[in-house]
Amino acid sequence: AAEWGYSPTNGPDVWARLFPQAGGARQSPVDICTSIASSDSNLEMKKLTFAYESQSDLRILNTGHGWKVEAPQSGSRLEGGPLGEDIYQLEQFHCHWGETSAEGSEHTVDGRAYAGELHLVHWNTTKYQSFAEAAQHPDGLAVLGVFFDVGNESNDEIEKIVSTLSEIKFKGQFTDIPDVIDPTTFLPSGLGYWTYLGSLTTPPCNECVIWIVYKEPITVTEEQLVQFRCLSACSGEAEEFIVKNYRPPQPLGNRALRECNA
Ligand SMILES: COc1ccc(N2C[C@H](O)c3cc(S(N)(=O)=O)sc3S2(=O)=O)cc1
Ligand SMILES: [Zn+2]
Repeated sequence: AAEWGYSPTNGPDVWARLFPQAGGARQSPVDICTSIASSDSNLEMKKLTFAYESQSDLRILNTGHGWKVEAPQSGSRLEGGPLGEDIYQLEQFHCHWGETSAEGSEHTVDGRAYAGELHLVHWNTTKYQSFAEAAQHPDGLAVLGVFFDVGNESNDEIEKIVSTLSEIKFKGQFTDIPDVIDPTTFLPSGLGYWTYLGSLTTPPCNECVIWIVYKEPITVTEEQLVQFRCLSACSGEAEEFIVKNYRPPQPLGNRALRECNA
């Protein structure tokens, strides 16, 4: 099948031809219209809690659509908030960016895009036996989204990712990150978030994600984003840089958008 991507001929506007779920009614990302977000009291009651381990030698790979760090963490736990009684476990994290820092995030806030967006992907280990199985169910995955703002201080944890990118320039290449990575450091200090039911933002666009998008961005530098854009979408010689890999907002439809000001 023709490879999907982000160009006019294989991008978000034509995904539904190859991946029917992409045309569904609970697709992601969405524009977060802050005026319709409802602060839901029982979200405040059940605090969203997370516990991650620090890991070294995590594998980072060039997927052809960006970089992805495989971080299966049996010891990690994400629970509470919109996740009911189930426990979700970290599986991987990756991010989305744009050609310039004026764009790049997948979710937007009142029409405003950020320079990028980090996704920490978790799966429901209470109900399902594997990640692949979880991805077939409406409550199978939980993804934490964190916006990137461009500033002067480089993000030390992101720098650990950036420092490996020269080794995975081409699609299919992977390497181990020597540094110790603690996923907690990717999260902003303010833990207020929006949450809604959505999907994977790339094909196959399974409608299996409980989205939790933090309100407060973290800061990265322009140089760090420039390094992301040096990854190649191809597996060799030809150079087609991954300069943008974000899907534009999809209709919220009649989905509830809830907020929690932790
Ligand atoms: C067939 O089931 C599948 C289930 C999951 C996946 N994945 C690859 C996707 O690119 C993808 C996109 C994610 S995002 N941008 O956080 O919404 S998370 C994720 S994935 O690693 O889970 C592939 C097939
Ligand atoms: Zn993503």
